[in-house]
Amino acid sequence: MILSGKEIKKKLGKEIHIAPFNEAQLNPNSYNLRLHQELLVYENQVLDMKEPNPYRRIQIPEEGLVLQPGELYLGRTIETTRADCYVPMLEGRSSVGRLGIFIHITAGLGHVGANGYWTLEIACIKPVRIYAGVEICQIYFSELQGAYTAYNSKKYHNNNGVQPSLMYTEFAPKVEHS
Ligand SMILES: Nc1ccn([C@H]2C[C@H](O)[C@@H](COP(=O)(O)OP(=O)(O)OP(=O)(O)O)O2)c(=O)n1
Repeated sequence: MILSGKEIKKKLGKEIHIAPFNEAQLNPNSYNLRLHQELLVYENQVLDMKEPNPYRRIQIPEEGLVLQPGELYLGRTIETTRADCYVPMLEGRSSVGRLGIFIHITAGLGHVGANGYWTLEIACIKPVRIYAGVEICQIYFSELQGAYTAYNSKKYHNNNGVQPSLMYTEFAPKVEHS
């Protein structure tokens, strides 16, 4: 069962935390989240899952930034969210999708109890100018059946900015052979 906008509002400050919260961003069954100005772009053409990939941070200027197809831009929401007892999920907005913009490539699911900014895996079909502060995506909350374990990952939980993939931490450290 997906929570209605009215239910999301009722649970604020209790089981659901959205900061900052603005009632104008509430939808019938979701809440719109805004795009922060900072983006992270990988430096290498070929990425490696097993290694930290070098990246640079860029800011979306006042006049906006033209995204290019074929590039991956990691961004984040302005808002932090946390949901205890509910499964948070991220989805695009129709108006954004109609401009050919993806706000995630594959990761739309959050863990119950996860706290922090959402990472946006931004890509586009056509060159498109984007602006910081726009309502770029929406979060919705689903009921969870059954007992669950506390989420306690060292990767993205309680993040305080845009993070690159930390996939490489899942690989065993390299053994040096002499
Ligand atoms: N677009 C997204 C999707 C998820 N998350 C956050 C909330 C999730 O609770 C957390 C972990 O998501 P996944 O389980 O999909 O990612 P991993 O499996 O890589 O991480 P972990 O090993 O911590 O579960 O990352 C995020 O910030 N932005």
